[in-house]
Formats: sequence, structure tokens, C-alpha cells
Amino acid sequence: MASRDRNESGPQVSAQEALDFHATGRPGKLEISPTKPMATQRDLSLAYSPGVAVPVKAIAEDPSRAYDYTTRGNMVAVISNGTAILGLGNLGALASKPVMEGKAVLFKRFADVDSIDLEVETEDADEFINCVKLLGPSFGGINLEDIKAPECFIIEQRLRELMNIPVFHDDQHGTAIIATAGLINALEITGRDMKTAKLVCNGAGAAGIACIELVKSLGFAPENVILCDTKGVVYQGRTEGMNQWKSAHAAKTDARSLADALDGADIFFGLSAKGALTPAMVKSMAKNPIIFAMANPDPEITPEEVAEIRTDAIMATGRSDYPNQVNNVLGFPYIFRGALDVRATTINEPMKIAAARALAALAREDVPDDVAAAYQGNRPKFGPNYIIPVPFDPRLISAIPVAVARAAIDSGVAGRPILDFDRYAQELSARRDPIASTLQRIYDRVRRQPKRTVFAEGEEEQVMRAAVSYVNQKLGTAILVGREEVVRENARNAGVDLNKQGIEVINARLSRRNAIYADHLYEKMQRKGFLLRDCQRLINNDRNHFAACMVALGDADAMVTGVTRNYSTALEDVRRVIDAKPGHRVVGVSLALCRGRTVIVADTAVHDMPNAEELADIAEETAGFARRMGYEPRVAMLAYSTFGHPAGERSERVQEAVKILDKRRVDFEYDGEMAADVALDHRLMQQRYPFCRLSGPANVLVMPAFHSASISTKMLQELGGCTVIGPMIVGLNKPVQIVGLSAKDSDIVNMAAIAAYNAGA
Ligand SMILES: NC(=O)C1=CN([C@@H]2O[C@H](COP(=O)(O)OP(=O)(O)OC[C@H]3O[C@@H](n4cnc5c(N)ncnc54)[C@H](OP(=O)(O)O)[C@@H]3O)[C@@H](O)[C@H]2O)C=CC1
Ligand SMILES: CC(=O)C(=O)O
Ligand SMILES: [Mg+2]
Repeated sequence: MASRDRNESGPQVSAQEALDFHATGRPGKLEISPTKPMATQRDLSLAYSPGVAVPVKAIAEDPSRAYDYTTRGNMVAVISNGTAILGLGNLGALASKPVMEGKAVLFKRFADVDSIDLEVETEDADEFINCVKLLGPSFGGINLEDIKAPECFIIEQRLRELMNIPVFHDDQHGTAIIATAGLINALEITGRDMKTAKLVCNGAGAAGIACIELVKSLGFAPENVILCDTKGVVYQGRTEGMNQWKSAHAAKTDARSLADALDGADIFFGLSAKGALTPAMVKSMAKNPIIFAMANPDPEITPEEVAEIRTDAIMATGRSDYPNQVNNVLGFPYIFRGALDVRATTINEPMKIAAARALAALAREDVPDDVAAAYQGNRPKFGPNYIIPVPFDPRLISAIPVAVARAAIDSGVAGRPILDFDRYAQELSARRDPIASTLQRIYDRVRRQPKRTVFAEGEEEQVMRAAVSYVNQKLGTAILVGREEVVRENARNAGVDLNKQGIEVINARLSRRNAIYADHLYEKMQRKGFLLRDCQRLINNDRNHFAACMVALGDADAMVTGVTRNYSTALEDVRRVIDAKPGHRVVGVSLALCRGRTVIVADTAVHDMPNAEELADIAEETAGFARRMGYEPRVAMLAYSTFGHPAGERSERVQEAVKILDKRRVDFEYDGEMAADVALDHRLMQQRYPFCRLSGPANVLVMPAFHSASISTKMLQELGGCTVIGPMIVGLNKPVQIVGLSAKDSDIVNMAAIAAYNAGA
């Protein structure tokens, strides 16, 4: 059963990429942004003195009002002292900051929980407890992270007693919940019974102890569970390296080493360190062994090593680049989401068990279409290589918090009820941030069907970096167009290693395909004033023409360009070689990802002042693009006016476009003309214009002209803090994307991936 292969989608990242990722732009992974305007004297008077005194007094009178007037109810602190950073050991509070920032970002990304990291520089449990306790009023929950055993047990226990908000040591309970969920399913697949299955857990620290406590509370017989640490088996009577938490699980057994304990065992839980499980030990385990090698970043044994020894194992690791990722990221965002939503005073056993069962149940459900995208387009089926959902599974946000909230209410620790669980589940789904899932879907599809993408400006440093990243991320082959010696020299100077499989360098002037490309270009341009020699010169000297010919004639699947030439010139170069798809119009669309909301804006690249017919075409092209991206389009034809008011000649053009769409009987929702606030605020739309045909806020905005499209997307990006991807070219017969002149390597890879995605199957 063991899969020797890494997940095709596995993000293969180099050390340099990891450093660059953290250093690029604003260093680190988080920033804080206000939720209220702070623009006028009045805003200042309300937000600060004197207005702020009013909520201050209200909270002093009734502390529960803090949930109404402050961030407390949605704010979790991720707190560490860095004594057990992943499996890297005690590297100190400061060194733990990247992990803690990462956990805070995951809270936001996966469950819309606001979170801040706090690194506390002490190894003294009392000092740590005191510090966290005093911070209590600031937060709705405390997520303790990467604190080593046994101090973590004392710290968590004491803080739970001292604080009336959830205190949760993620490495203990988060890990235990996820491991248990995976185990429930692995047991079912291998036909085992909890009451008789034999489990050996290597690692008797925070994660190990919590895991065996949870599995025992679920029904494992204590005599069938053996705990090991650096000194071997934790047996009754052992004195070396013991503490009360290990003693509580000391087994009555003759086994003294991990190897002894694993002989004939059904299950291995690794919560220890890289390489702790040997092939010989795996060999000695029972038939269909269940091996969860959960140490991070490197597991106790790799799936490849297990697959060399036996093929009947169910294998899981803590990493995202193998199937079956058993990692607490599947738990803490959603567990806190549910706990915060009912203002739970704690996260208790029933809530943990409910989370584990909900997670296990999710993996058994059929995967619907929109979810299959999160699985590299591969519809996973419950079985040895799919015992647990992946972190990008969009169902997690509604399934897990609902189970946790319900358990909190039923067990009497909720501060407020949930009256309508269906509605709650819908609200949870709406919290899902579509940013990553949109790009993730694109990347995953391309990884499944890798593409040859030509990077036209191969001599540029950021383009070379993008090409390396493209290959490292298993998106396909990267072809850099440039003079080989210049490319190599520039790569050397920039410290970019191009000597890897999957990267090719092609010098346009020396290519054997030149004559064919020149003929192709000549055929297209001969009636537009071009001689054959003009075309030959363009193919030899101009990388955009050469690269576009590669794609046009099937020597590459997709193309990306743009860092050396302005957008419209690059587009003109490409358009000489590649036509619009038959029956289509080439338009530019931008994807704006704004605070959990995605809107697609068009035409941000091609038509300067479209007429009504062209506006209707733009709407159709963009609706098609929206569908390919997985959104059901609701198209607003935008103007400065709404349904005729105020009247004006420019709005008439938009009204006319709507009539054209009516005549064409298109199969998507559209309406207009309307102003942007009406398009985006469905309540306003319903109140003032109940006849409007859009069933929800618009997610496709067709702008009346290029200038408004370009200005609005750039303002969204600069002032609105939105991520804008694009303009992307749609409607071309071959996939080509153009980045902006100032594009960074990550922008270029995104565009290359989008081009490759559009290259299709
Ligand atoms: N996949 C996931 O979601 C998670 C994975 N983990 C991983 O679990 C591991 C432990 O983390 P945590 O419990 O927080 O750390 P702790 O420091 O609390 O505990 C570490 C435990 O591992 C034992 N140990 C270390 N090296 C070995 C070894 N070579 N053989 C046997 N036992 C060993 C230690 O033994 P001793 O007591 O003798 O010192 C100790 O009991 C890390 O690798 C971490 O990345 C943790 C949380 C979540
Ligand atoms: C995943 C995690 O929390 C750890 O390895 O420590
Ligand atoms: Mg951790």
C-alpha cells in the first residue's frame, strides 16, 4: 500500500527560495491593518479620544462587551519560548518567530482567525505562565506552540486553570487530534479494532504523550500502547530520564528498545526526530502496518524507504509533499474557529474528539468537483493513500468548527449558543479566503500535466529565478530564450543554478527552427507591409517573436514575457504571431483578491474605448474565464451611473451592451449599467434596484473602458491592499501571458503557471 512517490504537487523548495520568500517585500509574513477608517477628525474622535472612552466604560461595567467593541473575540495569540521548534530542538524564542508567524498566518488563511505571534524569552515555567496570564485580556484564545516537554504540561495545565479563555498547546492536542483522525481511518482500512491493535509511539514529549492519551481515551487498551524516548521503552520501573507524564504511561513489558517494541506491532507513531525508525524495524512490524512518521521537517523514515521494504504499509508524514499529511495545521485554525464562535471558555476532551471524528469522516466522503481541484484535480478516494483531507480542502472550514462548536455547547463550556447550524456552516464557508485556493488550483492542475513553458527574456535575473522555481515546483520544463553565454554569465553573477534537469537555454539566432518561424511570421505579416527579411530579422533578434513562434508551432506549450518591454508592445509582438481563438476576442482580465473576496475585472489590457458590441464580447470572454477559474460568473456592466441615472452618453454604450447580451441569450448572469458600489453591495442592489437580475454581488466587473479598468485595479492594489493578478490575456489561440515591467520572480512564475494552465490537457 505504501506509496513511494512524493506528491506530484509537492512544493520542492530550496533553502535560498525559503529565505527569499521570507525576506521579499516587508520582511516576515504578517502585518496589521485597521478595520475602521482613520481618515477624518471625526474618525479620530470616535476611534480615539474622546469616543473611545465610551466602549472603555462599557467594558469596565461588563467585560463581555469586549467581544462587541474590540478584536478580542477573533484574536488568538501564538505563543512560544522556542524550546522545541518543530523537530529542530531548543533554538530559542527569537528563532521560533518564523514558525509562530507561520502559524498566525495559517490561522488567518484557513479559518479567518486573527492571530499574532508572541515569543517569550524564558525557559522558566513560572515566568512563562505569569507572562501569558497577564496578557489574557488581549486575546480570545491562547495557542501555545513548540514548548518542550515536560514544561509544556505544567505551563498548559496552569494556564488553563488561571485563564477563562481556551488555552491549547497545539503540539499536544492539535497533533493528537489529527493523528487520531488519521488512525481511525487507517484502522478501518486495515480492518483493525482499537481494542486489540498494538501501538508504539516514539517520542515521549508534548506530542507523543498527548497522542497516546487521546488514543487511549478513544478505546486503545493501555497494555497495547508502548511509549519510547531517547532511552528506549518507557517501562514500569525505569528510572532514567523519567518524569511523571512518562510514568503515567509506563508499560509492563520486557521490551527495552524501540526495535523490541515494534516487533509485531500494528502501528508506529513517530513524534521524535529524523531517522529514528530503521528499515529493519519496519520489516518486523505486523501485516499492513500503519506508520505515521510525523517529525518535522524530516520524518522518522521516508515513504520511499518504507516502500523499498514493504508494500503493505499505510504511510503518513507531517509534510505536505507526500500523500497523507498528518499535521496539526488541519486542526488548530478550525478548532479555535469553533471555540471562538461559541465563546468557549476552554477546549475540552469532547471538543477534541469531535474534531478528530469530523476530520476522519470528511476523508470518507465523496469528493465533489470543486473540492477535487484542491487534490491536484485527482479525485481522491478513501484508501491507503488518502486517509485524511489535505490542508487545502475547502470543506474543512465548515466541517470542523461546526463539530467543535456543537461539542462545546453540548458539554456546557460555550458562552453563547448557535441557533442555526446550517446557517453557521454557510457563514463559515464564506470566511474561506479564495486567494490561495485559486492559485493552488492552477498550480495543482499544471503539476498533474506539466508543460514546456518558454520564458522569452531568459537573460534577465528575475526570469532565470522564475524558471528555476517553475522547474523546482514541478510545473514542467522551462525554456529560457537568450544568448547562452550571457544567460550563463548572468546566472553565475546572480548565484542562480541553471544546471538542473528541466531547464533549457535556446539562442534564437542559432536555432534550427528559425527559417520555419520566419516563414510562419511572413505568412501572417506579408500583407501588413512586412518583407520576409523583416520577419527573419524579428525571429533572430526579437525574443518575443521567437518565443511566440515556438508556442504557435508547438515547440513549447506556453509563454511568458514582459519584464523588458512595456505591456502593449509585448502584446503587439505576440499578436503578430498568434491570432485570437476562432470566435473569440482577445481581452485582458485581472483577478483582484480582496479581503476574502475575489473579483475579476476586464478589460484591463486590450480595448481602449470599447463600443457596445465589444463590451458584450468582453463580458462573454470574462465570464468564460471566471468559469474556468471555478467561479460562477455574476457580471456587472459598470458605469458611473446606475440603471439610467444620471443619464449620459457613456452610460448609453453600456446599456446597449446589456441589450446585446440579451439578444445573444448568454448562459450567465449579467446586468447593468450600474455603479461599482451597487455591483458589489448586494443589499444595496436589492434595496434600491429590486429588479436587478444578479442573484448576489457581482464577481465579474466589466469596466466601460481601459482607463477605468486599469485605474481601478491599480488603486485596489495600492490603496485597498488587494492582491491583483494580471492583466491576464484571454482569447488568444495559444497561451501567452505578459507580466509588468517591474515583475518579481514570483509574479513571473504565477503568470507562467497561468499560461501553462491555459495550455490545457
Ligand atoms: N506532524 C505534526 O503535526 C507534529 C509533529 N511534531 C513533531 O514531533 C516531534 C516532537 O515534538 P514535541 O513533542 O513538541 O517535542 P518535545 O521536545 O516535547 O519532545 C521530544 C520527544 O522526542 C524524544 N526524542 C527525540 N529524539 C528521539 C529519538 N531519536 N528517538 C526517540 N525519541 C526521541 C524525546 O526524548 P527524551 O524525552 O528522551 O528527551 C522527547 O520525548 C518533532 O519532530 C515535531 O516536529 C510535533 C507536533 C506536531
Ligand atoms: C507541526 C508542528 O507543530 C511541529 O512540528 O512542531
Ligand atoms: Mg509545533
